[in-house]
Amino acid sequence: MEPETRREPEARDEPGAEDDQSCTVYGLYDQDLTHKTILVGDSGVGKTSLLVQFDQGKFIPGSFSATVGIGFTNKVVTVGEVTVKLQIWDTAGQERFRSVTHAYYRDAHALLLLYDITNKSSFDNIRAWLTEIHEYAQSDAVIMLLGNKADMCSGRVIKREDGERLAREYGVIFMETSAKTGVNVDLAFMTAAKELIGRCLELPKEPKFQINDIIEQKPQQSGCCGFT
Ligand SMILES: Nc1nc2c(ncn2[C@@H]2O[C@H](COP(=O)(O)OP(=O)(O)OP(=O)(O)O)[C@@H](O)[C@H]2O)c(=O)[nH]1
Ligand SMILES: [Mg+2]
Repeated sequence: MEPETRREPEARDEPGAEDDQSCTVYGLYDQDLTHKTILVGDSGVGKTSLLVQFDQGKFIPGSFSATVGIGFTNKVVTVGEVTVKLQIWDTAGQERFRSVTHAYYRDAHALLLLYDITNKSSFDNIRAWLTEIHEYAQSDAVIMLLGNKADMCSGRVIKREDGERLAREYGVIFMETSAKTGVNVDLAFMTAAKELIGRCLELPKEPKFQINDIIEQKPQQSGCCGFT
């Protein structure tokens, strides 16, 4: 079989690009490069819903069906001129599956850690989740803290500032999301992808994605919670 030929990207010739042995710089331009992102957090915080919203642009209301074990979805995204295949692993939040999911942490380039803004214990458990992440994941993995269900204004028990403070303490990226309305869902995954690419290629990081860009595309159904 003929080997597949690909056009050499110009950015390969950027000074210093080939010096960075820690990144698969050449591979970043290959469609088949896979960045592994893993979703973690307590059961019921909305990991599966977030992934469905990102992948299919929809929210399936109704009774909660807990994930069993682990599953994955592939999604090709473009960040600037770079196309990357994200392999997104959706883990089960239930305690009994923890030993199974730990095995996947070490291969993850990015970890999206969710809590539910209406569920205090899911937020209180974030420190334990971060301890597990630091124990099992690679030290250079991108970590994002996401306060999900931001559409549930009346049920909110975790202030946005509390999430921001915790994220600052651990030096991780923070945002609030809603798998229901779609607010900041694309932004969360794209920020992780952009961070990964930026680390390897040192792409100009400005202009950053603006939270308001996404909010404008997918306006909230109710302007509440001070979630802007
Ligand atoms: N209002 C609202 N409900 C949500 C949101 N995200 C998830 N839900 C609901 O919360 C429940 C749990 O969502 P899942 O996505 O299944 O939670 P999970 O984190 O995957 O749970 P496990 O698979 O057990 O770990 C479901 O009933 C969802 O419909 C959200 O952003 N807003
Ligand atoms: Mg699930």
